[in-house]
Amino acid sequence: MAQQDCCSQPGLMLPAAALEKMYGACEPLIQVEEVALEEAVGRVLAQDVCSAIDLPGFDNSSMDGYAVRAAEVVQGQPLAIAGKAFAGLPFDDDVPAGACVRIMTGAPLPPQMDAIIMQEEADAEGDQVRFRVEVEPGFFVRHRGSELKQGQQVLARGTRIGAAEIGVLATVGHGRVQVLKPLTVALFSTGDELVPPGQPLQAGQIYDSNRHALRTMLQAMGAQVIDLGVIADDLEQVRDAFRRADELADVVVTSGGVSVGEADYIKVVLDEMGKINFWKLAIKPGKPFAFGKLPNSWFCGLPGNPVSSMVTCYQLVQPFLQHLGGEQRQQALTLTATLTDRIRKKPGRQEYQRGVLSRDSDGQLRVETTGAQGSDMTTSMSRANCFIVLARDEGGLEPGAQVSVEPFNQVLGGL
Ligand SMILES: Nc1nc2c(c(=O)[nH]1)N[C@H]1C(S)=C(S)[C@@H](COP(=O)(O)OP(=O)(O)OC[C@H]3O[C@@H](n4cnc5c(N)ncnc54)[C@H](O)[C@@H]3O)O[C@H]1N2
Ligand code: MOO
Repeated sequence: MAQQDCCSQPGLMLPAAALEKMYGACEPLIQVEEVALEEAVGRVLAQDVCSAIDLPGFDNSSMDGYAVRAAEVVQGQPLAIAGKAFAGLPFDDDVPAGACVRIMTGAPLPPQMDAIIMQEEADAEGDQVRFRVEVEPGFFVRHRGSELKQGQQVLARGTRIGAAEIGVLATVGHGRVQVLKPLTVALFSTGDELVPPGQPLQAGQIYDSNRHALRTMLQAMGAQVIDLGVIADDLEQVRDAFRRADELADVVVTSGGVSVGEADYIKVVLDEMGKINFWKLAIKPGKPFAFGKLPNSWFCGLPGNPVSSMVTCYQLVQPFLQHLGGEQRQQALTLTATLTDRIRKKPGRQEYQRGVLSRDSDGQLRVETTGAQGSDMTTSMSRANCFIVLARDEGGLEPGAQVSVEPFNQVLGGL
């Protein structure tokens, strides 16, 4: 039997079970507002969106060329050119038998015409054209309603609006859109040793990196972040910070002070002010993650170790915010890849080791760790493009093992 992880504790929940608890604890906070399309990117749809029009709205050409009656086309035989059709400038006249219409991409198909011949297959001379091919009805015609019919749903409530969704909304003619109001998240770091980046360090001090990384991750989720700065390891100051945060925000996120040290006041204040749902998970890094309820808000207490705070933000806080904010969450994509280096692990906690996923010369997925996996090593996150997810009961692994890999999402600058 492999030696157990020093920090594992029997009975601790896995991240998936913790998330179920977090989802089950709260109903989504749904508040709707309407914004112009220009302001909708990054927001979450509050409505199902149906198309008020067929798409395409009319039969049209997908090529520059000639609109013809397919049955009239004989290779090498001339057809008269009856006129020209442009996108936005249709040719609506009757086309005499034995004639065709010069047509541009996107132009409505003239009446009685049923196919398009690309101009590369045509030889025009004066007001006549000969074709080097024969065609069947429908060639290069985009038919009305072939993408979708009027009334059909194009986007679902809860969808985060990115460039593709903006394109769809514009395509179906929405100049304004109903979106969910963003969640407000209050954020602070705790620790006497923390100094804002840009200032000189005294002995024993370190820079407060977590607040900056976490603020970035939360903002990238669309949350409105209220940054309350660094709070000293002092019971009264931690208390005051919690009071302010709880007044201002839907969710309070803290960094540090959640383990068992003598200056870890978060638990003391949470016991006074609120209710702890759970504290500590079978996860590495991030074991001391805490979740609970304050009088007006939800509380996520992240461990102070920088990688632990980012991993728990990614795996727990971000999905929780999506649930609370009414956003549809896509299941994280997991892939199987061949491990190319050795992994050290003891059974006891589900681990999220940082990895670099790539393809070998045969196109097979392979992954290597970013090297040492200390919870304090922020560069292990910046050098990675994925998590290597290792099950709780698993031990170390040798090169060649098949491992489960979770590519980073866009919030972490994913693949
Ligand atoms: N006796 C035990 N000690 C520890 C345990 C344990 O179970 N028993 N758990 C360890 C684990 S796992 C973690 S993770 C950390 C979490 O501790 P805290 O959340 O209480 O965090 P701190 O003690 O405040 O700090 C830990 C570490 O991270 C640095 N830090 C803190 N805040 C920041 C920040 N904003 N930016 C950059 N770095 C930060 C801090 O200086 C410490 O080095 O506890 C273990 N200990
Ligand atoms: O879980 Mo701690 O997060 O190992 O460093």
